[in-house]
Formats: sequence, C-alpha cells, structure tokens
Amino acid sequence: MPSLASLTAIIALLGLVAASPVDIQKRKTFTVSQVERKQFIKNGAAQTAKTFRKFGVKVPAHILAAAAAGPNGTVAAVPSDAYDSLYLSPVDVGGTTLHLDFDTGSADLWCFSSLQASAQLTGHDYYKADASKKVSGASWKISYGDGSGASGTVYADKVVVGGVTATSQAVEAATSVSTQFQQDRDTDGLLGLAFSSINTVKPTAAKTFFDNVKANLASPVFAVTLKYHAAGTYDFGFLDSTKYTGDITYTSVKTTNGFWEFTSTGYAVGSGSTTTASIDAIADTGTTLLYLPSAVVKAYYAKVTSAQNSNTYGGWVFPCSTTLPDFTLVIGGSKQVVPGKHINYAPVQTGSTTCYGGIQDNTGIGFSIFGDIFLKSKYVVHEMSSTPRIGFAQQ
Ligand SMILES: CNCc1ccc(Oc2cccnc2)o1
Repeated sequence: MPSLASLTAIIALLGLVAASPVDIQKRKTFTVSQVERKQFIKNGAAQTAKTFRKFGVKVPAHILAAAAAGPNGTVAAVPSDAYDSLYLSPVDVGGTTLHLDFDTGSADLWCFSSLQASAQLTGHDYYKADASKKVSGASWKISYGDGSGASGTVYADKVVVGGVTATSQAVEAATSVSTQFQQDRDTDGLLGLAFSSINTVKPTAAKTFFDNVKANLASPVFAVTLKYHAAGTYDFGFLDSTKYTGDITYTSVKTTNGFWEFTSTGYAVGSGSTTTASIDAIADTGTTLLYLPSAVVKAYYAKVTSAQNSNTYGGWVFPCSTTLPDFTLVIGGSKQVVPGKHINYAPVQTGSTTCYGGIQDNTGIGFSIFGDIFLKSKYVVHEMSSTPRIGFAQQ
C-alpha cells in the first residue's frame, strides 16, 4: 500500500503530466510584489490586543501592559485668553512646532503656511510647505459655525502629537484664511478630531490624525480634559483615572453627520427638579460656548437676576456680579453638572459690567453644541471602536 507521501507525490506529478503543452502555455504566471505600506510607528502589542478584542476574548494583562507601553501620548491644552475662548496644543508639523486648536467638531488638520502672503503670517508659527511632499491635485476649503474659514492645498508630512506620530498625515496648508483667523495671532491652525467622513479635502477626503494613529494605540480612544482658566490635556490611547472622579458614563454616538453626536435626555437649573427633554447634541471642543434649545435656555436665565436676551449684544447677558445657578444635563442616565461659575463667559466689552452668558440659544444651528463651557468640568472619552461611543465623568 503506497504511503501517503508517495500518494501525494503521485497526485502532484499527475497534475503536471495531465496538463498538455498547450495548457501549460495558457497558464499565465504572475507575481504579486508586496509594496511596503507607509508604516506608522508600530505597536505590535496593540495589534494583538485589537485581535483579542475582535474575537471577544479578554485581553491578557501582560498584552495590555505591553500595548500601554506603546506610543500613547498626552499633550497640553492651554487657554488662549482669560476667558477660555479656545485651547491651544503644541504639535510638530513637518518639523515645526505649531499651536493648534484641537477641534472635535471638525475633521481637517489645517495650518498657517509659507504659501500665504507674508503679512498674514505676522506673529504666527507656520508650516513650511515642502514641494516634494505636495499631494497632487488636492485642495481643501472649510467654513465653521462662527462664520470663520480657511482654504488651501495639501501635503503629506510627519505630524507628532504628545509623542504619537503619524508618518504621512494630510497637512492642509492654508493659502487663505478668514479675517477672524488673521486677527487671532495665537491660533496657527486646527486639528480636527471628528470623523474623517466630514474632512473637506477634494477630490479624496483625508484621514484625521486620530484615524491615522488609532490602530497603533493601546486602545482606539482619546480623552479630553479641558479646564476652567487653566491648562488641561488631550490623552491618546489610554484613560487616566487621576483625571476624573466617580464613574465614566457612556452613551451611544450617531456618526452619520460625522460628529460625536449623542442625545441628552433632560436638564435641571440649580437645585430644581429635572425636566425630561430629548436634546440632540454634539461634543465640540472647537466651540467656546454651550448652545441649547431656546426653551431650555429661557428656563435657565429665568433663574438669573436681571438676565436678558439682548439684541444689542446678540445673546443672553447679565450683570457680571451675578452669582449664577449650576446647570445639569442628563446624559446616559447620569447627571452632568456645569458649575454656575463656568457659565459667566466674559464681559460683553473690555471693562463692561455686563457679561455674556456661556449658555446661548441653538436657534439656526439645527442641533445643540456642548462646547467648552460644558466640557471644561468634564473628563470626556471619545472611543472610536466598531461602535463608537462617548463617555463623561466629572473632573
Ligand atoms: C473665533 N473664530 C475663529 C476660529 C477659531 C477656532 C475656530 O474654529 C471653530 C469655530 C467654531 C466652531 N468650531 C471650530 O474658528
């Protein structure tokens, strides 16, 4: 009885013999040559952890530990002025450190660049556009909710945030920026942290920094800790239990509009009872204030002495000396309290005793925006897993 090995050899030979010379000629041969994909800094343990999670297997502690030792990172978020109008973070863009406004409400990484008229660059750090890195035929143009905007061309360059590197990030170099950005000499650009589906690069949308690096992080998360009149942080790839108290309450995210969009189910003013409501909202670090439905805003300012919705100042104002009530929003069944102190944004004009409210109407926007006024007392986890979710805890 011939052995299995000899049977196998015979079958192999028969396969070769059976083919007539013609068949052999018809059989085209081809080679697939592997092309090195532009690799990002690898974190093998993170890839392994991802595989365990993919198959629903608890990630062993030693794998987690090794993954956490990978390129995770933390970067500061520093208020640009005394009113926390926006927060700036240092980012290495093609070898130059720029101070960018990390914006969870948009998905473009754009910056002031050497392509602009030099008069627009006064006071700025800017990206030195390297022609050898230009992305042929690509352009971008973005407009923000406050009417500001910018546009330009695209380069593929190295970007490093808190030690986390994207080796070939789409850097959207400005050729033109709006007046508001020209007047803001602190902001060198924005780093979008929303979903790449709303990136404005044409003809092909570009990926956000987080999308480019998330597979190499211990976990596909970033956590935002903005602070009241103080520097906070953006953490990439890990959660830091020293930055919050109590539990993190997670809620589902609707990604169809490209935002970190969720629903708040109610609100309360001061020590009052909770009113049930369905508030469609986005978390947006790039928006300064907290924009809510007019009925909710009216209920809040009904409890603020001498508050008025001013046509003169374009929103709700009150005496700067007012002691403001706290404001609570219910998310995922948990009560997220915004301290009254945070709801005094700034004097309407320098030296004025009339102050502009941190809570304003969302009329005309189409949804509510949980901007910095809300965020600066929270630890907010943005988890871009197969089912993205957002988590909130009290700082
Ligand atoms: C203040 N206008 C200029 C400016 C700084 C940052 C941004 O970007 C924004 C504005 C509104 C919403 N999201 C991002 O615009």
